[in-house]
Amino acid sequence: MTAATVTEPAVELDGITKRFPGVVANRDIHLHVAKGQIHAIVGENGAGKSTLMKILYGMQRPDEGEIRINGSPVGFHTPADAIAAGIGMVHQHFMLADNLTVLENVVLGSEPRKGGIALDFAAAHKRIKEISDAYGLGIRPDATVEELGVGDRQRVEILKVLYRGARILILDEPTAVLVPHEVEELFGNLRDLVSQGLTILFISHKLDEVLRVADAITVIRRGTTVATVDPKDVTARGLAELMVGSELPSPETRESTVTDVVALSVRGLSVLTDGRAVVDDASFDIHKGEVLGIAGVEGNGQAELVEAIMGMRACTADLLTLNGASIADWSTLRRRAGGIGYIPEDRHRHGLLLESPLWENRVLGHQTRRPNARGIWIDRAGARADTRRIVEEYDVRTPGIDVDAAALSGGNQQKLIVGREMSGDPVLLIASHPTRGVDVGAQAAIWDHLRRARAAGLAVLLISADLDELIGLSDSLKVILRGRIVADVDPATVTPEQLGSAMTGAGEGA
Ligand SMILES: Nc1ncnc2c1ncn2[C@@H]1O[C@H](COP(=O)(O)OP(=O)(O)OP(=O)(O)O)[C@@H](O)[C@H]1O
Repeated sequence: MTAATVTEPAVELDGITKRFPGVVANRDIHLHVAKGQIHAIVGENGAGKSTLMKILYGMQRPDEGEIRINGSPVGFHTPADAIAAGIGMVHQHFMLADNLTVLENVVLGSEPRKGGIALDFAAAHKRIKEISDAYGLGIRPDATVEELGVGDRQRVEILKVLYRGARILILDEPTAVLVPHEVEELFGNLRDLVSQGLTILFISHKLDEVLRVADAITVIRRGTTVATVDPKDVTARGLAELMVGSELPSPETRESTVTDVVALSVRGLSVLTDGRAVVDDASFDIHKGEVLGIAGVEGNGQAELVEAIMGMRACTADLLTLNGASIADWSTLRRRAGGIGYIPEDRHRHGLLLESPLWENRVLGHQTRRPNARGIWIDRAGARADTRRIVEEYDVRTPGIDVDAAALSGGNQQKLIVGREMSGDPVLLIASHPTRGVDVGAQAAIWDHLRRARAAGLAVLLISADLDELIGLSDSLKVILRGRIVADVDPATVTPEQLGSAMTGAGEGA
C-alpha cells in the first residue's frame, strides 16, 4: 500500500445529525475513511452505528451534514443511489435463496433488463468467476446455496455487492455467525479486497477481532464520534472504556453452582423434517444451577432442538420432563407458564411485536401466569411498572416505555427480551444467542444476570455462536453436528479453536 492510497479519502461524513422522535441518533458525526483501509466502527447498543450506516447507504436521510464519496459531495435518496456511487452493504442476515445457485442469487434482481433483453447467464458466469478469482473468494457459480457452509454463503453475499460494482463495502457484524477458522478466512478475504483498493467499513461488537483486522477504529458514543484510534495504540479494554466513557468493572471469577436436582430431562428426542432426523436421539439433563451449552455451526439441529423443547415443533421423545413432570403434551403457553423462559434466536419473528409499545411487549407470551378472578385480563399497570423495572435493570436505552419496539436499536431490543424472560423466576431458561448484537458492556451485564440467576438455582440451556460466551458461561458443553450430539467437552479446558474444530467435524473418523 502506498502512502498516497492511505491518505486519499473514500468516505467523508461531516457534521451528520439525525433525529428521531425523542432521540438524536446521530449528533454532529465526523467520520473520514481512507481508501484501501478496513475502518471499524464500534460503540454501545444504541450509540448510532446502524443509523449512520443507513445514512451512508441511502436508507435514511440525515437532517444535517455532508457526505462525500471519493471527494465529491453526494445526496442519496435511496440505496440505489448509494449502489450507483459504488457503495455495497453486506447484511448480517444472509439474503440468499437456498434452492438457487450462486449464479442465480448473484444475478437476479441486480441486472436491469432494459427492453426485455434476457439475462446473459454465460457472461454473468464468467464475470462471477473473474471476481471470485480476483479476490480469492473461491466461489463456484454453479453451486447451490444450500450446499454451502456459512462462510461460503457470506462470501456469496460479498460477491453479490462486488458484482454490482461496489468499491466501498459496509459489513454489519460479519463475524457473528462464524466459527474461528471462518473468521480468519473472512479476514484474509477482507485484506485481499483492501489491498486492491477497495474500502471496508466494519461494524462489530467483538473488540478483539476489530483490533486484529482494522486499520483504523472510530468510536461512537451516544450518537457522536468521540475518537478515531490506531488499533496499535489501544487495547480491547481501552476501546470499551472509550465506548462507555468510564472505567469498566473487572470480570467476576466463576464458581460452580450446579446442584443434583434435575430441572429438565430429555431422553431420545428426535425431530423429523421431510423424513430426515434433524435432531437425532438427543439425551441430556440440566440441573438447577447449571448452564448446559450446546455448540454447533448454525443449521445442525440446535434451533429444532430448542423449538421441540418449547413445544413449537413436533418431536418424538422417550422422556421430556420439567421438574419431574412430563411436559410432552403441554402447549407452548403451558410450558412457559410452567416455568420456561425463552430467548428466541430470531427476535423479530418470535421475540417482539415491533409495532407495539415496549410495555405491551412485556406481556407477550406471559398472560396466564397467575390466573385470578379477572381471568386473562392484562394487568396493564403491573406490566407498565415491570417494563420500567426491566428498562432500568437491563439498561435498555429508550425515550420511554410507550415507544414501539421497532424504535429501539437491535441490542436494546435484545436487552428487553432478556429482561422479560428472566422475569417471574423461571425454572429453566432457554437462551438462543442471548447476547447477539449487544455491546460488550451489555453483554457483561447479561452474563452477570445469568450467573446470579444460576446461583439462585436457574437451569439454562445455552445456544450460542459466540464461542467465548459458550465456554465462559457453560458448566457443561455438548457439541451438536448434523442433528446428533457428538461430543462432550470440558468448558474449563477447551479453547475456542478446539471447539470450532469439533463443531465442524474436523478430526471425525468418517
Ligand atoms: N426508526 C427509528 N425510529 C426511532 N428511533 C430510532 C430508529 N432507528 C434508530 N432509533 C434510535 O436511534 C438510536 C441509535 O440507534 P442505532 O440502531 O443506530 O444504534 P446502534 O449503534 O446501531 O445499536 P446496536 O449496536 O444495538 O445495533 C437509538 O436510540 C435508537 O433507539
